[in-house]
Amino acid sequence: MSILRTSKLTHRYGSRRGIQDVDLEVGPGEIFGFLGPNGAGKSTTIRLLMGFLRPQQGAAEIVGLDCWRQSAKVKRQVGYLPGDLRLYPWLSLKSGATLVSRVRGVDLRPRAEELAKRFELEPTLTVGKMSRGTRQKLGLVLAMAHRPKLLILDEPTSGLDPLMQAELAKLLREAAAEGSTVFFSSHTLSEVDSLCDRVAIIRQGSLVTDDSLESLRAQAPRIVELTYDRAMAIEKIELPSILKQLEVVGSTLICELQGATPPLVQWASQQPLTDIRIGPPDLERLFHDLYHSEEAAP
Ligand SMILES: Nc1ncnc2c1ncn2[C@@H]1O[C@H](COP(=O)(O)OP(=O)(O)OP(=O)(O)O)[C@@H](O)[C@H]1O
Repeated sequence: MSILRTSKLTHRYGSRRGIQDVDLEVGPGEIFGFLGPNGAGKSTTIRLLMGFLRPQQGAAEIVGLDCWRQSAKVKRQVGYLPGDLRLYPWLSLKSGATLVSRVRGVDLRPRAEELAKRFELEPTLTVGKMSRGTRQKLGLVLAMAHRPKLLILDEPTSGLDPLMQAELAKLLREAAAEGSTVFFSSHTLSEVDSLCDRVAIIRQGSLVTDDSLESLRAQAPRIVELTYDRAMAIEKIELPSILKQLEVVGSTLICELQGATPPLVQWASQQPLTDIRIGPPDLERLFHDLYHSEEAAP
């Protein structure tokens, strides 16, 4: 059973592109990263999931409920942090926890206080006196306090210092281990790399990939350094199609491996090499290529 599913989800803002034909499926307990450059369509997708926008084509479902037609029921199942968080200036952790307890009909104050301690958030400090990062922490506490089935977080680490980012990652892992599903958007590769099971990348309103981190790592290019015997005329070497030459430094050829390692090892065993170094998968480079690939949607 999927917790979140979209099919051919499409929304345009008049003549401006929003998103088109976005198909996503996220299962229970998954931590799913939704990545893309500025203006790619991450917030539009999230607003459609929350029922703030109506799809012009396609549909979005959360726990089997239609995100537009059954939006009130959907909101009960979800903890949501908007990208452009706006909170009342008089709100504090204490008054916010009382408010959400009333709205949800359950006493959420003990859990909110527990989360606030983890984020080092003062209970009575009001929004008007908070720094941007502190407001973000309050938004996160209010989104997470009811232990929702699904957490939808639009750029949750924005404004958080590295220590608090690490604390949030820990909390999200704990939530997933308890059975919650996490769907969060980000610009940052390092945070999806360390946290997510799966990643979708959106570019110019269309998905360009949706895959497990494990499979993306297997596809990512690696830097290979081949050091030849000095007697070898390095410019005469015929490289296999999986190797793209980047530069020559003395008797070392620096290449990018665009394929699997075993054929490289087989080829290299026939070469007059004095040394070979194969680097780790370069996810950064793969993501860069996916962000900018020419085959992606216009
Ligand atoms: N209210 C709006 N009216 C018109 N166009 C909009 C509106 N909101 C978003 N867009 C356009 O839709 C596209 C997707 O925007 P969206 O905010 O979903 O991107 P994003 O991936 O969340 O970007 P960012 O990382 O900068 O927050 C952009 O071209 C944007 O200009």
